[in-house]
Amino acid sequence: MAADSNTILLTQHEVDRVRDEVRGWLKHREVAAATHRKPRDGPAAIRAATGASLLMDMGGASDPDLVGGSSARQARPLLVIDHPYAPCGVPLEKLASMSLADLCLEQHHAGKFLRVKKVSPVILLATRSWTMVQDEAGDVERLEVYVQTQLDGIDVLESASEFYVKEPYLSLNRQGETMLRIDHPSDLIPRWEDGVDDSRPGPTRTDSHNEDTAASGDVILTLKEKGNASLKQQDYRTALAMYGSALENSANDTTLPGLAKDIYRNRAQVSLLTGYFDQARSDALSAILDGQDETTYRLNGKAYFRAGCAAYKLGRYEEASDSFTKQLQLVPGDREAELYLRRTTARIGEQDEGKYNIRKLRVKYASSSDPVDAASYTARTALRESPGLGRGLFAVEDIPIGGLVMCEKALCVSWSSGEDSVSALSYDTRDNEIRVTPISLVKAVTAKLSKNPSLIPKVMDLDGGSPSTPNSDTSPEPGAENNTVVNTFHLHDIVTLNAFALSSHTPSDSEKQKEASTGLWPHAAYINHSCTPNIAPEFLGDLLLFHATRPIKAGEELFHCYNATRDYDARQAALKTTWGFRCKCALCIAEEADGVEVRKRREELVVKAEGFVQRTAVPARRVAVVEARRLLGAIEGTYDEVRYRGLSRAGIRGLEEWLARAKVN
Ligand SMILES: C[S@@+](CC[C@H](N)C(=O)[O-])C[C@H]1O[C@@H](n2cnc3c(N)ncnc32)[C@H](O)[C@@H]1O
Repeated sequence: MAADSNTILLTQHEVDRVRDEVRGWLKHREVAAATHRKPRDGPAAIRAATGASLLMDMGGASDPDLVGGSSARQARPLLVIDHPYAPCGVPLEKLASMSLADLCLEQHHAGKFLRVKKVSPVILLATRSWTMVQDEAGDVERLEVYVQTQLDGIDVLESASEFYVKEPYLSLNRQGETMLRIDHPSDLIPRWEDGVDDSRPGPTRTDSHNEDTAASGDVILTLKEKGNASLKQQDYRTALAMYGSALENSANDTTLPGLAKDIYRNRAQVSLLTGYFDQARSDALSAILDGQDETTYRLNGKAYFRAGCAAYKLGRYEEASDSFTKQLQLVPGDREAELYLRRTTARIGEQDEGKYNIRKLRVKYASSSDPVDAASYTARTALRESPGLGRGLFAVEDIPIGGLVMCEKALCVSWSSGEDSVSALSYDTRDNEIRVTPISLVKAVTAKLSKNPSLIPKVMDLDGGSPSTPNSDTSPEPGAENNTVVNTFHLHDIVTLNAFALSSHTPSDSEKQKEASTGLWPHAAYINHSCTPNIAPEFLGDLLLFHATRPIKAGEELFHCYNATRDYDARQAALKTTWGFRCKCALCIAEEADGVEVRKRREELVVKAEGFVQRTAVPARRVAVVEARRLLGAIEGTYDEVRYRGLSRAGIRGLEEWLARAKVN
């Protein structure tokens, strides 16, 4: 992320206060660990939660997690990263039921699950939401969901009235209250009133008390019709759940083979609309019917269209092209299929040969936050080991100055202008650092991966720093409720280390907005940093392009500049805090060798030169030109000739440009 996105608006006094508070809280939890949970006064807890919710609704209470900033606008939620743990990958049916009374503090109750119902309104905070829940014995406890609070645009705690909590973790929140803590979305399973659990794809059944045998064709038909009605009303969550339940029931029913195909075809449509592209693709292909009649051709054409659209959304353009071609064979002349096939062919040209109309894209998308319909082009680069820097990207052919090096469509972008754009201060107890985390981007990436497991390896392979979180590659056992388990701690680390800020892209944004526009481009994330880079980024909507800033030879490593702060010490500090390294590029080695005094003197002169350039218009009087030359000479004098041979001298650029303009005029 760029430097300005990493600005922590806390005074040293506030930083110290936050650190002390967090240390006290961790100590408190350490002391409480392994002790039995104290039962709550249920009615009083529910009353208090209801009161807190009312107060929140009336705007009378502030988010208790907010810290720092002299105004509410500057304050940000504090998120503490401590003791990362792995999500549960075991299906509910293999877990044993437990009750709230059996819980111990600061323990992950492995091999167990809780079934609870919601008994108070949900309180929505910036980085968590909570409610009171009750188990079958009537005990009441607080249930808190951290960061990943939403499921398909709805707060997960608001989405249902009953839940299963897998491998419950009872902890103390920063306010000192006991709570069941959920960090991984797959550890909380909403249970719906009608017995249909959760709407997420995967083997749908979750309730070990619900193990029914095959349902009759009528039941399946009813579920399908309920699904169709929900789709019509744009209630996609219910539609997915109904179709899921219908398919689950039809697995044992061979009497109506065409019915299951219809349901797959319909669910493919809902999955497309809700971003479950993996499922849309496989459902659409499962819907293909045998038969040589017009109706079968039409229905299969529809299924291939949905499979093609899903493949397109996943960036599998060859496959999309294949599906649209099959559709056109079945339904010749279909306008939509022809249009999509043309688009797909254009994407394949971009992907294979870098054929973009960049001028047109610039006109349309410079300073825009619209998503660009374009493919990624990475054929000129290869991922290899980079001595001392982990992995890096290398050029596989000579690239001239100004040439397109690569182009990548974002996996996710969180735009500053987005309503849900939130950045938090995350205090990582593993290294005691406080960083700005683009929470909305972490959420968006988690949601995308949770919906599309085929994208997980691409993101989870990225550098998560060290120490990384345990079992970061957890894959669920067969039969787990949802076929995706995302370790959100690991993802948080990956996004923190690999996201780019788009601040330079939106110069007109306010300071707070600027910080919030961030995105994840998984291929570009392998590019290492240098203060004297050979490539430079350009953002067009959510498309990230890199052009060569000097001629690049085949086999050369590609570098871009993560942080262009001129001041050596500030730059090194930012690189260390955000990415955990000190830069040892040729420029940094030269600047380090300059010593503090020379760096300070140069900085003073450069600041003076900046002021001069700002206030002195061209054409200028001779006396001003003389002054500019004198300043330039003084700055040049701070660069050691031998040490800086072949290196750029950022401090003189402004004056040189001014002098060039003064001469021309
Ligand atoms: C965005 S990743 C780049 C890809 C990474 N090298 C990998 O192996 O996946 C950023 C990380 O790469 C390493 N890195 C990048 N540039 C570096 C540099 N100039 N010096 C030392 N480490 C660097 C640091 O570990 C940093 O946290």
